Amino acid sequence: MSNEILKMKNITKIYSNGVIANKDVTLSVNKGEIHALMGENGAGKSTLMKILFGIEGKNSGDIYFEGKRIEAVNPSDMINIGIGMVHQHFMLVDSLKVYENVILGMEPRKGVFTDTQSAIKLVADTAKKYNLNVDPMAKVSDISVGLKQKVEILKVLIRGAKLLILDEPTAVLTPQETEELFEQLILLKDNGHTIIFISHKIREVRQICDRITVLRGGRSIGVIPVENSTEEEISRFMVGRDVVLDVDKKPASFGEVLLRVENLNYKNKYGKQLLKDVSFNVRKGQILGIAGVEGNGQNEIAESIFGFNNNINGKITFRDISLLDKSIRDIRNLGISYIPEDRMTIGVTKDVSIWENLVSDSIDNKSLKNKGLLNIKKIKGYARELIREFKILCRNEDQQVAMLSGGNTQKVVVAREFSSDPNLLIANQPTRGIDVGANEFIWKKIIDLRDKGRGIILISADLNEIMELSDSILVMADGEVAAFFEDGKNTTEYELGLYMLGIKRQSLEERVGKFEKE
Ligand SMILES: Nc1ncnc2c1ncn2[C@@H]1O[C@H](COP(=O)(O)OP(=O)(O)OP(=O)(O)O)[C@@H](O)[C@H]1O
Repeated sequence: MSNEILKMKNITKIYSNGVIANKDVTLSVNKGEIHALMGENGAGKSTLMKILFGIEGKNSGDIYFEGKRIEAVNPSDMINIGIGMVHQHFMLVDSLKVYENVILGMEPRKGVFTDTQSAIKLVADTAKKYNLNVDPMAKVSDISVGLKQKVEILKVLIRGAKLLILDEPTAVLTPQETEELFEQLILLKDNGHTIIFISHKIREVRQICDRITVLRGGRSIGVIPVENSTEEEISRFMVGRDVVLDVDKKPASFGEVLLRVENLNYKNKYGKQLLKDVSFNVRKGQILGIAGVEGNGQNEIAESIFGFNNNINGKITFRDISLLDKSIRDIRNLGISYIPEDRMTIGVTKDVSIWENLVSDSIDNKSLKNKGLLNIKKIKGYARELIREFKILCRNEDQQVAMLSGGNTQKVVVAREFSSDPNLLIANQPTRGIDVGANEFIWKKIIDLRDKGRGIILISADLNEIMELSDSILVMADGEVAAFFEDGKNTTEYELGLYMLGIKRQSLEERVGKFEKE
């Protein structure tokens, strides 16, 4: 008897603008396996999963689940038949408790009221069964990112998911949390669950998955068993060429201080202190990596430098000019660029064209003007150059950004921010959701910028990225600097994880002494 739990057969999806996102794609997943879905940005992975989960319709093809042909019409029908999706952006209500989030919409009843005790017990029992250590009574706003992910997994398990789709689940986790997640996934697998694992991280796929289906240009080009295949073979299969993600970097040569952040304190509009006495410098020719679990102040540092935050105490100076009283436009004009973490809300304007997004920060650029007016022909030519250089997969520069895949949207932001040739680049999760080929390209761009004597702040939850690129490393925990390594080689991914989780912390003398030396 076949062990196949899911078969997607000859799936074709053509979006309304004519883009063929899936062409005759076949995906076969066995019961009890962890099956990776890989491929370059725009290869069609999200589209295929959206079709399976009933978010997008297909033009043709058939889907079989547990031997029966199914019509995926909407997510709630899919949940009812046993398919659950854990999205990359968590969908939890922060103000509610863990158990309330888990049972939302399926509350056990006692008469007309929710049976609170049964609900808590159900959540606690399910958490125990799958070794998902979460406190049902904790408020979601108070728990870590790693725990939030567990709550999301619990939500789908409690609804009876037999097949779980995980979309880049390790993107925001520390190495320790990733290891824990992997142990939980193995436990799920041992319990007979099946997992589809979408990821760009070949190392992790090799660690946890049984087989890989690779999509390229909207087609399924093959299935690889993970056993006995090397990282190089997998990347070659995906990209069609060898990709070396080992960085070849000249020794750093730091110049004068470009940016000084001194005793930065920041409270959000609810009065919560998100930055406490944060101090550091960035020099010419330096990549300063800032590591931290999401929500520990890294975003607030970036946003404070770039003029998004009021309510700041402390000093931020760029070449001795205070940035605190400057507008975002003034800050850009000083030569500071920003790749924001949240590409969808801050990074791009989704409902306008690629070219408009690419030049949105260059309206003061004289070379794009003719007698003071924007020269659209020139601008579009310039946009086409960036599309080519950054390999943005699109029909042409007039296409709306909303129609791009996640990774290609990120490339639009990255292309725009590099194109201004900044003196200081703040890159917040620059390669999140980006495929190996584009990752290699962006890393090279960052290193080239540093070698031209510019300063870079690299904020990343990916510790491999921090370790590979950074000359110096700062670790944030709970809004404070938990550690600083002037020479990033003096630490390990594992040790950084301990600082990120608040298990270890350097003393003030240990940290301050280092960057005060000039
Ligand atoms: N809503 C949409 N309308 C039109 N085209 C779309 C839409 N969503 C995606 N596409 C196009 O479909 C193709 C496949 O995109 P999809 O998001 O499935 O890729 P992906 O493999 O998930 O990429 P990534 O790794 O970047 O997330 C791309 O060419 C993309 O531009």
